[in-house]
Formats: sequence, C-alpha cells, structure tokens
Amino acid sequence: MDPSYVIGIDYGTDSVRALLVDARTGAEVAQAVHNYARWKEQRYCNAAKNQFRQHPLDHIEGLEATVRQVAQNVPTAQIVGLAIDTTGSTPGPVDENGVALALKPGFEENPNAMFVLWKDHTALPEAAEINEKARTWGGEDFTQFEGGIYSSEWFWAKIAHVVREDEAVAKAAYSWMEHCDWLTLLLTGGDLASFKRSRCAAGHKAMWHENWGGLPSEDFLTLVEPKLGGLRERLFQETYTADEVAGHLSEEWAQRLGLTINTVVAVGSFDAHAGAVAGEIEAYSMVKVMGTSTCDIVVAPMQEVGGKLVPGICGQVDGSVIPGMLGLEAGQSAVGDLLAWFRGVIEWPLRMLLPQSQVLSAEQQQALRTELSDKIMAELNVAAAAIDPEETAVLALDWVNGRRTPDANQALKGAIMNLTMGTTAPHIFRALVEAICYGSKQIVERFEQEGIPIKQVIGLGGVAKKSAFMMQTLADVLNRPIKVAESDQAPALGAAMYAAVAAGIHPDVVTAQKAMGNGFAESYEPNPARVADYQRRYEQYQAFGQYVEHATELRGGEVAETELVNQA
Ligand SMILES: Nc1ncnc2c1ncn2[C@@H]1O[C@H](COP(=O)(O)OP(=O)(O)O)[C@@H](O)[C@H]1O
Ligand SMILES: O=C(CO)[C@H](O)[C@H](O)COP(=O)(O)O
Repeated sequence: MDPSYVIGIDYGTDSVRALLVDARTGAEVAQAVHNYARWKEQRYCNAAKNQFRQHPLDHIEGLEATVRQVAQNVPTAQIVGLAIDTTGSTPGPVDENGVALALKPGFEENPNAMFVLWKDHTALPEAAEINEKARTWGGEDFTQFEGGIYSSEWFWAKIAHVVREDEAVAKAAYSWMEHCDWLTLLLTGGDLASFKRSRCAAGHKAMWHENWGGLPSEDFLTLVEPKLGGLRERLFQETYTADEVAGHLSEEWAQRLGLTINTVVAVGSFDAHAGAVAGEIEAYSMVKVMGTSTCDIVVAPMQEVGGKLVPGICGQVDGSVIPGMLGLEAGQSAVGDLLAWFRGVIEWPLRMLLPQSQVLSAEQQQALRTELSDKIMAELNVAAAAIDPEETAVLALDWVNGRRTPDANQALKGAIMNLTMGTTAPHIFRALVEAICYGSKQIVERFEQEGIPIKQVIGLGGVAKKSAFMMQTLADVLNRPIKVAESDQAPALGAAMYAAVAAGIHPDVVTAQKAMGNGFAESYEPNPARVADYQRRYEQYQAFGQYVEHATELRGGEVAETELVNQA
C-alpha cells in the first residue's frame, strides 16, 4: 500500500509552522517555519494599550511559504489530509463570503479589521460588563461552562469592543470568525453559512453550549451591547470536533499550495488542544503547553464529571480535545512572554545606547547585539539555576499580562518584592521562573479542589524544551514528576493527528494518538530536599498575590503609569 501523509499547520503567536507527517506512524518527514513579517515589526500593535492585532496577509504568506516547502518532499497525491490549529481566542471580522475585512479596500491598514490576537486586552471593560450582566440579568448565566468568569481575551468581549470603537468595521462586518475557522474556510472555499465551525473555539471562548441551543441568546448579547444585535443569526448554531471533515482543498488553494483537490481539510482547533493530543493526553493527565503563554489542558470522561462545574478556568467543553471526552482548559497569560519581557528590560542599553557607540562600527554593534541577545536567556537559566533558593528572598508575581486562571483577572499586573542591594538579574529571573511555577500550582490545586484529580503532568512547547531549569523547578514546586513530549512541534503534530482521522487513516483520535505519538524525551523528578522550602515560598506568593490584587481593586484596576515603560 502506498504511504499516506498529512500536514499539521500550527499558527503560533510569532510564526506559523507546517509539519509533514507519515499518517500511519507519525514519523515527522519535513517541517518549515515562517515568521510573520508585519507582526515582527509590531505594525498594528500598541503594547501600552495591550493592543495586539495580526494582519491576515501575514497568515496567508506563511501558509503558502511553509506548506509549499514541506509538500515537495513526497508525491502530492499521497498527501491525504491537512488541519489547522491557531491561537485563540483570536477573532476577526469577515464579509458575507468569509473574506477578512483587512483584505478589502479601505480596511487594509485598520487594526480593527484584523485578527484580535489572544493576548490583546483592549476589551477589559466589555469583559467586565459581560460578567456583571451574566450574574444579574435574571436569565441563564452563559459563563457557567467557561469557569464563571468571562475574559477580555475572548470572542464576545473583543467583538463588543471593536464594534463600539469602530463604526465602519461594525457596519462592514457581516460576521466574525475565529482564526482557525477563517483559515479552514479560506482553504476549502465553501459557503460561510454552512461552514463547520470549531467546537473547541466556540465552546471555550464564545459561550457556545448545547444546553441553550448554541450561542448565548440575542436578548443577552444586545443587553451587553446593542450593536451586537443580529450578529448571532449570522454566526452559527452547530459546531464540529476537529476530527471531522470541513471540506477539501479548493482548486485555487490546491494550486497555491502545490497540492491536489483530493486533500481533506479537517475542522480547525486551538494550538494548545492540538498540542495536548500530540502530548498523548489521556483521562486526568494535565498537558502544559508552555510557549509565550501556557495552556493547561485536561480531559476527563463526560459521565464521570457529570454536572460538575470547575470555577475559574477557561472552560469545559464536550469534545474540545478528544471527541467523546470533556476537555478542560486553564492557563497563564504570560510564561515565555514573562521571561522575554525581562530580557527586554535588561537589553535596554543594547537597544538604546549601543547604536550611539563611538567605539564600534554599525556592523560590530549589530553583531554584538545579536550575540548577546541570543545568549541572554540561556545564560540567565544557568545562572539562576546555580542560586540556592534558600538564599534568595526575591518573590515575584507572574501577572505582567494579567491572570488568566484561576479566576481570570486580566487587569492585574506583575510585581516583584524583597529586592536588596545584593539582588542581581539572575535572582530576579529565578523569582520569575518560580512565580510561573507557583501560578501553575494554583491551577493544579483548583482542579483537584473541584473534584478533577490530576494523575500526571506532561510538558511541551518551546519553554518545556528549552528550559530544564523551569521544568525542574516546576517538578519541585508541584512535587510531581513531569514528562516532556519528544516532538518539537507538538501542536502541529496534534493537528496532523486530527487530519489523519478526518482523512480516514485512523478511526478515531485515540487510535491516531497511539499510532502517531512520538513519546517522551525526558522526565523531571521532584527533588525531596526542595519541596518543603518551595511550599513555604508558595504560601508567600499567595499572600503577595492577595495583597496586590486587593491594592489593584482599591485603585479600580488602573495602574496606567507603568505602561510608559513599554515605549522604550
Ligand atoms: N532558554 C529559554 N528559557 C525559557 N524560555 C525560553 C527560552 N528560550 C525561549 N524561551 C521562550 O519561549 C517562548 C517561545 O516558545 P514557543 O513554544 O516557540 O512559542 P509559541 O507560544 O509562539 O508557540 C518565548 O516566549 C521565549 O521567551
Ligand atoms: O489560549 C490559547 C488557547 O486557548 C492561546 O492559543 C494560547 O494561549 C496562545 O498560545 P501560545 O502560547 O502558543 O502563543
């Protein structure tokens, strides 16, 4: 029998990667990565306002560049399926044919016509209004399956914000689509009304639930924002799991990608959920997808969870990870991003002073900047790991991009305490890594307190692969072993597994996981000598967190002067 291949396409925050995989064995044949050009220049972003928008042309260019490259490695007729995962909630406005508004004349440079990236927090007021109304309007609390707290990172808050702010976009937007859905529609070229939207995206971010027949009611949505009136009808009622067929490649896209119209395109999903599938998630495992942010994904049998609702997480959705099981999501809004923020702070002289150097030529300045910039993160890991935790009192909160879970509050800010004249950059770096691990412990505890036991922890993603220090600290803080998945491109591999099921190579996702899983690279065991000390520091982290949260409440969530830092 001829071999069959599938392509998993993973749209991360900074780049997209395509992974060509043997659909029967999971062997990774070829991969290609493309960094988004406009995003790299932060063209439609304003960090001071927490505005992060991505232009669809970045995504289209990346699609062509990566898929064409990997497809060259095998006969195209043998590429039987592909699937897309993206970040989320990353919605964008579209016209009645599903064309992204930013691709239409007059909207090319308008950030409100682009995709509103998951980490965009411009919709804080709208999220607060959704929460307030959900609790007081007298009808169904539509947030109940999304942890009971709606986040500014999510679909309806973002739409309400944009339509309030931009009359032209509000008028031109026939509908809105999650990024994973828009790309899947683009490739299949179907009709927007009958297009199969992602269960994963709708259930976790758009308050879709079968108990109330799909999306929240028109009455509720218009109570939140009258300009949302009529949109519900132009969105969707049904949703589909990621192992289902969305369609086949259209003639146009088969040609543009160097593939054929026989290639099946699966329904879209989110990166973290696809990553968890590749991380060989099973009942009561927590897969930590550790990249710029972290998503903690858990699955559990539907009948065992029954009517239990886990408060303060990012939702529990039938089939959002493995069809037939409940998928639960939690996470932290800044993990790699927190460490990258700190690197940015200490790189300030490289950015601002080096270019003024009278000693080095422009080429030498650039070479020095690149050399140091490449080394800083790895060297900070080494130096921080060498510090005995009992000899440092520096304590940090990991909330530079707000707190996603437990109990979303994106208005919170990061903080560092116990600095002394002896504090160095590695001390602060260590405190940030510890803060990430304490934040993770709070999430694990929340699941367990609410009756969802966590039987094993699996790490994957850039941070899990690159920072042994982070993973060892996490094992010590959680006092649990942590396995790290082998694949460097786990979300893309998970998307490839979904594609293999949609293309009929495997009967279901669990069989695809068994056949295509690449196993684990290493395992971190907790160091018993560290556990008690980290428990004590965890309690300090919690007390510090309560203090900062209280202080933020007293100031009405407003800490605007800190944002000025972002301008440098
Ligand atoms: N040595 C390192 N230690 C810890 N974090 C790192 C290291 N090198 C890079 N990172 C972080 O990894 C993150 C990128 O991870 P990756 O999984 O590729 O991202 P994405 O979330 O976009 O998929 C960045 O936020 C970066 O700060
Ligand atoms: O919340 C998400 C999924 O539900 C986002 O996709 C995620 O947090 C962004 O991921 P990454 O860290 O890979 O950029």
